[in-house]
Parts: sequence; structure tokens; C-alpha cells
Amino acid sequence: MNRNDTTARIAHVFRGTFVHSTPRAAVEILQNCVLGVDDKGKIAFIEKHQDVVSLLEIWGFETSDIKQLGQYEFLMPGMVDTHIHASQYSYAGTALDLPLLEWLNTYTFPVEAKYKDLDFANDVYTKVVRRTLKNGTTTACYFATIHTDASLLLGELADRFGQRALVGKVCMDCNSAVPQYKESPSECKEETDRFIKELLKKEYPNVKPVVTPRFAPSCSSSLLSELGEIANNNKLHVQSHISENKEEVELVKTLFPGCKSYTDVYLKHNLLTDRTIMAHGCHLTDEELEIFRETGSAVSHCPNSNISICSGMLNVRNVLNHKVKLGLGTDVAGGYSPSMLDAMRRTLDTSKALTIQDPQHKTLSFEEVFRLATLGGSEALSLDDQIGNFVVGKDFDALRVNVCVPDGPIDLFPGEGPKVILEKFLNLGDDRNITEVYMAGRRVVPFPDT
Ligand SMILES: O=c1[nH]c(=O)c2nc[nH]c2[nH]1
Ligand SMILES: [Zn+2]
Repeated sequence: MNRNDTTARIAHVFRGTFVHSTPRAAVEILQNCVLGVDDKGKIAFIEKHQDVVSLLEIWGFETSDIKQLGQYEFLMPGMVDTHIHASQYSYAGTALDLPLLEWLNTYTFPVEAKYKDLDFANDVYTKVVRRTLKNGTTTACYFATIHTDASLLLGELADRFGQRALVGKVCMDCNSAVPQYKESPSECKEETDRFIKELLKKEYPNVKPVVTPRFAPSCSSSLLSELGEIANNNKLHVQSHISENKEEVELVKTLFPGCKSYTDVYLKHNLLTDRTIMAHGCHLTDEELEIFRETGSAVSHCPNSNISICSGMLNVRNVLNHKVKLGLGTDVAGGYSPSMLDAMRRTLDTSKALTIQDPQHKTLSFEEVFRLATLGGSEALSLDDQIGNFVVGKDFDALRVNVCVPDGPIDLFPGEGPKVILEKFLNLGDDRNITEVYMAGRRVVPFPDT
């Protein structure tokens, strides 16, 4: 309970129930506790309520500053969407009737080509940032499009609305189906350099660039090498897709005959580091998972997308058994829902479907899935020194949840304790239950303009 930074002042104090994950406990429920946030947005203390008098003295706040959570309220860490296409949000909820490669050619590439138009980009990007924030996504790892200026705009909007974000300008120099939607190799390199330089120059505290080769079939080998070099020279995150559906895996075999596997393609181009996140991985072999573990690369599990466009079912238990970092992603718009609550539910559904197929399969619990959506996501993005749970010194990214809002989606019954309340929220709750969202100590929901 030491106050060693004498300059930090307390900006918020909450008293009540806090729910989070730790490396040891998938769910830890801290009841009757007090949590303080300093004016730099960091968690200053979490203590039992009986210590409040000494906290008042040490930190110099008043009892009247304490925000008391109600009986049916709790704070939980903000959710981390480790894979979402901001540019596909305009058609989320539609166009789910084709498998991946046809889906890309028919729906995705024609829409993404429209982001040359900054007015269109501004409309969709404003809506996706606001929608995901309202649904409790405090951190998003975004794919934009090949357009540098629109991608910079996405970064600006995330900063303005208060969402922590990794933003990727998409890189692709191969596209025979929709040839107007690709760049030349030199354009791709120059524009990626410009994107990174300009985004870093903005000095947004919580918005950073991520090197984004779309996926192996969209990129020449020389482009993949350039991108590996850019990421390593600048110590940047990398994101892409891997082993989403079987047809794609076969295509990669024919496109990169010198590589042993899909994973080997990215490995050979120096794209697998401990700041890499690869979406899907439904069809990765154990040997490939071993490479993920050795390189510290992470998997983003996107179950809504995997089911919606019939790609496959990732065995999350197997990935975790291989000690590979794993977070959850909505993968809008292959996934139709922008909500991480949906990503948790679909993760449980997929795990149960695997158990139906094989009763030996150990189904994921809701507690484990809660961890994947919060701490697991922060680990997958290598941001766990900053966010993911309520630990002194981390940024305060949090949701204030009220399971008993008027006309809300949840009914409670006598004798239901905090664990049941959490489980009901995860399975039945929606954005009506997320009454406040904080990112780095700043209250970002409700929106200041509402
Ligand atoms: O789900 C997906 N969405 C995409 O946009 C994409 N591009 C390559 N592979 C992809 N998979
Ligand atoms: Zn994707």
C-alpha cells in the first residue's frame, strides 16, 4: 500500500466487486474492495475495504470521492478484440453464404476498394470504433485496407474516441480476382513506410501501427520479406491470417512449394515474433503450433467467423496445451458480431461442438473463456505488461457492468452470488449492461456527445 510516486494524484476510486483473471485463476472475484486510479490512468491500489482509512491518508482523497458500485454491479477489465476488420463493418451481419476465397473475391475486396474515399472511410470507421467501444472492447487489433490515408484516419478516430488500438494498413500485391484492389510491390513498401512513420509521428499514446500482410496468397515472397524486415527493424507488431480453411491451406502449398507448411511461409519471411498475432489457425498441425510456441507468436481465435463461413473449428484446448498464446477475435465481417461477448459465447459453442464430436475433449469453461477475452488477449498482443487485469501499475482499462439495468436482458433470482452474476452477464448480457467504459483511466463510454 505504498505511495512511492508522490506526484501521482488519484483520479477515480471505486468500491465494490472487481472480477478479473490472473495467471493462476481464470476468474478471481474481489469483493468489498477499493480500487484507485491515478491521474496517469494507472491502477494505484487495490485493497480490502477495511483499509480505506489508511488509503485516504496515503493517497489524499476524500470519502466522498469514492464511487460505490451497487449490489448487482462489478468492474471487469476491458475486453481485447485481437482480430477485427474495421473496413468490413459496413456489411457485418450479411454476406455469409460463401467459403473464404470466394467470400473475399465476391464481397470483401470490392468493398475494401472503396476506402480511397475518405468520407466513406470516416463514416464506417467512426461507427465501428463507437460500436465496439460501447460493447466493451477497450483494445482492438484492426485491419484497415490498402489505403494509407484511410488507415491513418482509423488511428485518429480510435485516439479521439479513446480506444486502444493496433492499426494495420493492409499489404497485398497479388489479387487476380479483383485486380484493382492491390498495390505494386514498390507502392506497398513505400506506403507501409509512410503509414508507420506518419502514425508514429502523431504520438497517440495508445494507438500504434501493426505490419499487416493480408495473408500468404495475397503477398509475393519478396513483399513478405520486406514486411518482415520492416517489422523487425522497427520492433513492430505483425498480424495476418493463417490456416483458416482447407482450400486456402492447399493454395498456399502450391504458391510456396519450398515451404514445409503454412507456418513455415511466415517463419521463412521473418514474420513470426513475440509481437505476431495470426488469425484463425483452425488447421494448424501440432508441429506448426510448436513453431508458434518457440517464436512466441500468438493465435487469434475467431469462432463466429469460423462457423459463419464454414472454415473449421479451432481446438483451443490443444493450442493452450501447446503453451501458445491465444486471444479471441470477432473477425468482423467474416464474423457477424462486433461484440466480444459474442466471441466468448461462440468460443464456448465451438468447444462444446468439439466435445460432441469427441467426448474425450476437455470443454472450455466460461471462466477460461473470460480469461481469453481479457488477460489472454493482452498476452496475445504482448500488451500484458500494460493491460489485461487489475494489477497495480497497469493501465485502468475497465468496464462497469450492471446486470440489473431497467429493461435489460438479464433476470436475477434470490441467492445468486457474484460468480452466477458474472456467468449470466457473459451468456445473456449486452451493451445495455456495460454502463461505463474506461481506457487508460479515461471514461470513454457513455460518449461525451450523448
Ligand atoms: O476471415 C478473413 N477475412 C479476411 O478479410 C481475410 N483476408 C485473408 N484471409 C481472410 N480471412
Ligand atoms: Zn480476418
